[in-house]
Amino acid sequence: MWANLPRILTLVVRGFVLTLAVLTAVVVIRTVTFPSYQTSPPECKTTDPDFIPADEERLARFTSAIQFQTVSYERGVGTPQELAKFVRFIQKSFPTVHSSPMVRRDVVGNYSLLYRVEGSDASLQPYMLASHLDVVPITEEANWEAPPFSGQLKDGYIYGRGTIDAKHSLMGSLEALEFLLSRRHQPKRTLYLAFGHDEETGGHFGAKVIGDVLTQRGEKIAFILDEGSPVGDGLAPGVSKLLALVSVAEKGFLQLRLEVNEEGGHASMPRSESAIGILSKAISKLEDNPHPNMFGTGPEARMMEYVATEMTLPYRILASNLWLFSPLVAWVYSRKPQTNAFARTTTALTRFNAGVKDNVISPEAVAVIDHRIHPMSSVEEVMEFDRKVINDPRVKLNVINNRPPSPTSPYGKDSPTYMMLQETIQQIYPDALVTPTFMVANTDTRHYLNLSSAIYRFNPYVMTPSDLPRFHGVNERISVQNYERVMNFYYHLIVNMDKPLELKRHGHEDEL
Ligand SMILES: CCCCCCCC/C=C\CCCCCCCC(=O)N[C@@H](Cc1ccccc1)C(=O)O
Ligand SMILES: [Zn+2]
Ligand SMILES: [Zn+2]
Repeated sequence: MWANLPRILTLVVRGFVLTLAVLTAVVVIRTVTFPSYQTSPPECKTTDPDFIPADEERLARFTSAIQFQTVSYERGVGTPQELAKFVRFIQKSFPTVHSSPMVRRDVVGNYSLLYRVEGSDASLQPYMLASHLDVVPITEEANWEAPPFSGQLKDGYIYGRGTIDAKHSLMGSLEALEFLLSRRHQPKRTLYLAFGHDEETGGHFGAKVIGDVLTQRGEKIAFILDEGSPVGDGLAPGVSKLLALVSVAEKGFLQLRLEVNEEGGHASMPRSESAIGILSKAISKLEDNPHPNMFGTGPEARMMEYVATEMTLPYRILASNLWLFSPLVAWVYSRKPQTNAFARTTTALTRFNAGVKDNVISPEAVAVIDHRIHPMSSVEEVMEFDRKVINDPRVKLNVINNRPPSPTSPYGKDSPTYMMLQETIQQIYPDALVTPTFMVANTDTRHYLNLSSAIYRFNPYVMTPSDLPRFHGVNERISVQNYERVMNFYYHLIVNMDKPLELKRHGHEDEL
């Protein structure tokens, strides 16, 4: 046996070296032969006479839109007077849209707006552009560089609540339609514009009712586009070009109220555990035990494939060889909040309430957890995981609200609507890569799921990592350049939707 040891060791080392050589060869071959999913941009249209400039008049309209304080606070608690004023403002600001015989406008659920622009070809399925009238509240007014409801123009940016979420797309799509109709253009394909008034609190009285109205009309929609992921500048690791993130799905959510009820009493005679202490332990267990990293099991893996050939070198190798490096990429993604959100079901502690007086032991402690569920997981799986982690029957888990992850809309060369969207994005951003992805937050589209199987969520403006906290945060703003891109994106989209949408498969073409 001992005599054979050198021989055995040599064989083991040889086997190891051979395996390494084969793996390296496969990795290199896959890296250099990995297919590109990017298409060259259509002819650039920056000199197009149809270009919509962000001139003084349009910027003034946008500024005014920001000044309406259409805040949604809680489910069913909003700002009805501001909404009513904003609706009147919209009517006054887009006279051609509101007087055109081609346009029917319905006010739905008191404040939400549903426009139908009649196309000349009734055989074509309509499509829908969606946004919302409401905004989230302000928390730290003092720290804003310009007042949050001023719409002030400062150093090339328009400041205020709603500038990126989502009055830009509401006003931008109406500007595009006004521009188009004032040129006496009738679209071929019927177009809906749908603007809910309570998206920020779940859309139960706005988008939900719009969805019901369209369902009652028996409407089937070829394609829906709502607010969503942006054109990222430096958002994705290893991607130096602009990356247009088209969300073809969205995470689910589960909002849980955690409650502990224990005996309270005088602070001079505390028991060993209190309601506050028990709940704190449960919460810290949840924060210390994140849900499993699922990177590579859902649509996020396709996102890597779409950009693999365009990535900087170490990332290009990783993304072309997810079969081997998926765990490493999963770890890289888990390191930053904005990428971690793509890797797993997230856990956010959003409320924590207990106690009424300094010398009273509170008999009750309550917390709210907001989970966003990875597309490959489920509401039930998340509940089960939390129960196991908390492992304490004194902590009651009550569901406030939940939604499973959405279905995935078609994408890639087999999907004419996705390709049309990609082409439109490239008209505005000729140098950008375009990739399917999923939304880490939620949109009104959850109320439109039965209207269409092609639902996309995309914001046609550029965002850098430092812009992300502006969402629902302080100093929300949009650059004038980005607002101009938004208007022109919708304009090109409406024009492009009049071209035939052909499904080129199996040697025949179907018109949608
Ligand atoms: C690897 C690439 C990294 C890219 C990072 C991209 C980061 C994503 C950027 C922006 C996402 C912004 C989302 C904008 C839409 C937000 C809409 C919204 O806030 N919706 C509410 C809806 C809701 C849900 C549940 C209850 C009430 C309301 C939300 O999701 O909270
Ligand atoms: Zn929004
Ligand atoms: Zn929002």
